[in-house]
Amino acid sequence: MSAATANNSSGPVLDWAAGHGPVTGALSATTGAFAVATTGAATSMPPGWALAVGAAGALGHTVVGVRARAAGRTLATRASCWLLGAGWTTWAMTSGPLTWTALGSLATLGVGIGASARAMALHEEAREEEALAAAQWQVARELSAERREIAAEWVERIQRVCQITVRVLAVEQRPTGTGFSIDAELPPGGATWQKIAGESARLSADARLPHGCTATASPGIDQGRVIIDVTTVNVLAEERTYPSDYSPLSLLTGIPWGYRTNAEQVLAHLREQCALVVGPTGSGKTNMVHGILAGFARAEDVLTWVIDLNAGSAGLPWVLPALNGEITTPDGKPVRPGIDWLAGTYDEALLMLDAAVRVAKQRKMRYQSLLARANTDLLPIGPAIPQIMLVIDEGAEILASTDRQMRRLAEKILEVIRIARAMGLRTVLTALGATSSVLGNLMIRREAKVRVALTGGETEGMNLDKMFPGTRGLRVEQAPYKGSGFMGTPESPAALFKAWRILPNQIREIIAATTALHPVLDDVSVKAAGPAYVRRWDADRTAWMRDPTPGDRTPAAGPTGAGTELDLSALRSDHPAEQAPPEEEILRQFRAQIDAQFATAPDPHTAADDEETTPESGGLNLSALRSEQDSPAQQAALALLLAAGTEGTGASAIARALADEHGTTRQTVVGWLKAWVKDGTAVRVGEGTKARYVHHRHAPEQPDES
Ligand SMILES: Nc1ncnc2c1ncn2[C@@H]1O[C@H](COP(=O)(O)OP(=O)(O)OP(=O)(O)O)[C@@H](O)[C@H]1O
Repeated sequence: MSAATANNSSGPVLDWAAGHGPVTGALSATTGAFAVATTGAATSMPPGWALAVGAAGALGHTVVGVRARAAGRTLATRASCWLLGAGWTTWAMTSGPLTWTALGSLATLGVGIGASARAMALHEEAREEEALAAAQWQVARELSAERREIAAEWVERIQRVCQITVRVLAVEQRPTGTGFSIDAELPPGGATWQKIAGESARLSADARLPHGCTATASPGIDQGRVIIDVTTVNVLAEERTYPSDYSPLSLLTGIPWGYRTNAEQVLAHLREQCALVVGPTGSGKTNMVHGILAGFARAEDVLTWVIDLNAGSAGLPWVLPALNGEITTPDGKPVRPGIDWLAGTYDEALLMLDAAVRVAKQRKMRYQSLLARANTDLLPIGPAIPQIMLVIDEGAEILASTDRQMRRLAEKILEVIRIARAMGLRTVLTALGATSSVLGNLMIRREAKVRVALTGGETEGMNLDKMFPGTRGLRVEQAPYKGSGFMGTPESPAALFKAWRILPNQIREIIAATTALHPVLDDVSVKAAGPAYVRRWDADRTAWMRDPTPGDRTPAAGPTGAGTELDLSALRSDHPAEQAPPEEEILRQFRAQIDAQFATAPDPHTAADDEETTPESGGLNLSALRSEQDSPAQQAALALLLAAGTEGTGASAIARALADEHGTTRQTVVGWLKAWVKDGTAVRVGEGTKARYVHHRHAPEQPDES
C-alpha cells in the first residue's frame, strides 16, 4: 500500500514533480516520510517497507525528472531527499516516530534538504541552459556526422571514378536544402580540378543524382584545391519569374542573367566581354533576351541599343508602353523607354551601327586626357560615360549571311567588336545555332567569352564542346526545360543554368521602375552619334513600330482600352463617353512620343495640365517646337543640355558645339534656352557669370509646373 502511495506522483504528499520550491519540496519529503513512519509504526509495518518507500520515491522522481528533462544534478538531489527521508523513516519506525529525538531529527533533516534545494534552484537554472547548449551541440555533432558521411562517400566516389584521392576540408550544405559543396585538397603529384570536372557526368551517375542535378567541379582557393558542387534537387525544372527586386545594378559588378542549379544567380561581366547567346526556335531565347534587357535597364551605367530585324520584336515591349504613354512612374510621371534605341529595319540598323562606330572613334580621341589622368587605357565607364550595349537579335545569322546588304551590317558589327572594347561599346549577339560560321569567326571566338547555350531539350546544332571549349561532361539532356541550358563566362565556368521567365507585364513594371536610373549619353558620344541618334524616336523613324498590323503588337491595352494605341486617326472618332476628349488623347500621346524622342521623361506637365498642351499656349513646348522650329540643331542643343546632367551648360558652350555642324549662333541658343526655361524644360541655376542651364530632369528640384 505504502509502496503504491509512494509511486503515485499525484498523491498529496509524495508529489515531487508538481513544481516544488526549495521549502515545500523539503517539507513534502519530511512530511511524507513522517506520514509513512507514523502509518508504519501504527500499523506495525516492518521497517524494511519504509526503505522501500524511499527507494520507490527516489526512482519515481528520477523517472519523472527524466521525462521533464530536469538537469542531472537536480535529479540526484531529489532522489537523495527520498533516500535520506527513507533512512530516517526506518530509524524512527524502529525507535518510534513520536519521540522528540525522532521529530527533532526529522525537522533537521527537512531543513537540510530545504537548504540544499535552495542552492539547487539557482544551480538548476544555469544547468538548464548548459543542457540546452549541450543539446544544440549534440545536433551540431549529428550534422557534422552527416557532413562526415558526405565527405567519406565522396572521397571514395572521386577515388573510384576519377582515380584521385582528395582530402575533404569542408562540406557546406545549402540552406535551401538543394545540395552541398565540398571543398577538397587535391593530392600532390599533378592532379587538377579539371580532371574531376571532366568526370562530372560519371560522378553524377555514380551518385544516382536525379535528372537535372549535377556534381560539378570548379577551381578552389588555389590550384591545389577543388570545389565540388553537388545538386540534389532539380531547380531547373521549375519556372521562376524574374526577381522582383529592381534595385540599381552596375555593369562593373555584373548583371544577373539567370540562376545555377544551386539557385544562385549567375552574373555576366560585360565591361570588356561581348556575349553570344545561342538558342534554337522555342528554346526560350526571346525570353532570355528580355531578361538580359531587364538587367541592362537596371544598370546605371548602361544604355542599350537593340537591333532586331525580325520586326523589332525583342525590343518593342521595352519601347511601346513608354512611346504610347501607357505607363507612368509610381508618382504618375511618364517614363523613358527601357532601351535607348531600337532598330527594327535594315536602314535604322545601319544608322545605329554607323553611330556606334563614330562614338567609339570619338571617345578614343576626345577622352585621351581623361584616360591619361586616370592612368588607364580602359575608358572609365559610369553613369556619366555609360557603356553602350548593342543587343543584336540573331546577329550571328547576320554575320553568317552572304547577302550583300547583310554583309555591310556584319562588317560594322565586327568593327564595333574589334575597335570598341576599351571605349565601352560591347555586343550581345544571339544565334539560332552554334554553327561553324558563328563560332568559326575569330572575332567572336576571341571577344565573346560570355556564352549561353539554351537547349530546351533541343539537341540539333548544339555543339557544347565548341561553345565551351575545354569543358567536358556537359550534356544537352541535362537541360531539357525551356529557358534552361548552359552558361559560361571567364569568371564562372560553363555549367547548367536557367533564365528567369519574364512576361510583358513585368517588362512594363521594370520600365516604370528603372526610368530614373538610365544614364544619359555623354556629350562627346551624343555629338559623335549626331542627328541619327538625337532623332531616333522621330515619328518617321518610329513609324514601323506603330504599324497597326493587328496581332503584331505587344499586349498594349492602355488605360483607356481600345483606341489608346497610336492609331491617331482612330482617336478622332467613336470614343466611349468616359474617355478623355479625343484632342486631349491625341496630345497626350503626341507628348509621350516627343518625350520619348528626346529621352526627356519625366514630362513636367501631367495629363491634368491639358490646357497647357496646346501649341498656342506653349504647353510642352517641345510639341510647338516640333511643328515650327523642329531643327536638328535645336534637337542637338536639347541633347547637349540633357547630356550636361546636373552640372548644366550655357549658351556659349552649346553654340560652340553646334557651330561646325549647324552654324548656330549664341544668340539663337539663348533664345531656345529662354523658351525652355519658360516652359519648364530647363532650369536656370546660378547667377551672373556662373549662370547655367540644367535640364529639368537634372534640376535639384522639379521646376514649378504652372
Ligand atoms: N525561362 C523560362 N522558364 C520557363 N518557361 C520558359 C522560359 N523561357 C521560355 N519559356 C517557355 O518557352 C516558350 C518559348 O519561349 P521563347 O518565345 O522565348 O522562345 P524562342 O526560343 O524565342 O522561340 P521563338 O524563336 O519561336 O520565339 C515560352 O512561351 C514559355 O512558355
